Amino acid sequence: MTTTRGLREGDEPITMLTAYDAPTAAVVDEAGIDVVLVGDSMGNAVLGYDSTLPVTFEEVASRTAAVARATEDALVVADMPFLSFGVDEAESVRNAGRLLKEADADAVKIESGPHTVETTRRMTDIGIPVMAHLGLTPQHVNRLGGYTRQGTDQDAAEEIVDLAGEHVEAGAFALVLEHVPANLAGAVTEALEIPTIGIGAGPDCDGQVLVINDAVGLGEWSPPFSRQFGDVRGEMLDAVEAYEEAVMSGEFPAEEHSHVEEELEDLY
Ligand SMILES: Nc1nc(=O)c2c([nH]1)NC[C@@H]1CN(c3ccc(C(=O)N[C@@H](CCC(=O)O)C(=O)O)cc3)CN21
Ligand SMILES: CC(C)C(=O)C(=O)O
Ligand SMILES: [Mg+2]
Repeated sequence: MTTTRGLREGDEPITMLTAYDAPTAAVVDEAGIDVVLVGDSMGNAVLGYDSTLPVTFEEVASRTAAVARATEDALVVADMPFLSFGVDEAESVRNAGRLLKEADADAVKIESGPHTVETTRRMTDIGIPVMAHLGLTPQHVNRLGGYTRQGTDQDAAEEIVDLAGEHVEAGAFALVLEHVPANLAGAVTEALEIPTIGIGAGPDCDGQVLVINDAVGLGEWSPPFSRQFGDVRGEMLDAVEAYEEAVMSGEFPAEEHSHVEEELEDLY
């Protein structure tokens, strides 16, 4: 089993993918992925919203429980959704704890900022492992004005380096770096004793993460930094069209899918 302590044991890169349901988590786990993230990207990826902001605590908890039931080896990380942390310290810690206690997560992830240092410390202190997240933090889209690359000037880059250090000091066990220059991600990775996991952050992080829909080619859109390693949408469309044609032609269900009960011969 992957543990938060053992995450940076070897020289091999850490692999992380999102999953939002049991069958997908089972595939991700079987493939040997180290960390399965129940991302608030479920807002876009499976719930049909155009941002992550509407995603609720209950949605993340329910999906995390489903993923945890289907995962044997990977570390299960629940992504704390907008307003489930950051409003009130005690509520934040309680919500994080509930994701471990009721949804069987192994750790939580929080979109980080100056306001999450103490929250990270409180959670870590009572035994909730925290994965920090810096760079592009999609819950801040209204403040940032879009899903743009972050840390692109000297001041912004230094702010990310400083915040990364503060979150390590507060006890974070890993750090996601999203949509930042590769050289900044490399420098942060070099400076920290905890693993960095990049998305749109170049090759010099300790690991990589993608949204499962983007990685397998399930969505109609994916961000510029992702790659489609398959065409699941195409496969699914082929299967659904084949089913539709088989029903329309009367070819399905066939004899082997049906049962005639001899006892019922006098039905009418
Ligand atoms: N399917 C999916 N994959 C993701 O990686 C993802 C989500 N959903 N939802 C939450 C966030 C949103 N993310 C995004 C969304 C858009 C861009 C993007 O298109 N960036 C462009 C244009 C930015 C702009 O001008 O607004 C870029 O060139 O940076 C990047 C990351 C990453 N996350
Ligand atoms: C892309 C990852 C890091 C994430 O936060 C999510 O999937 O919600
Ligand atoms: Mg997220």
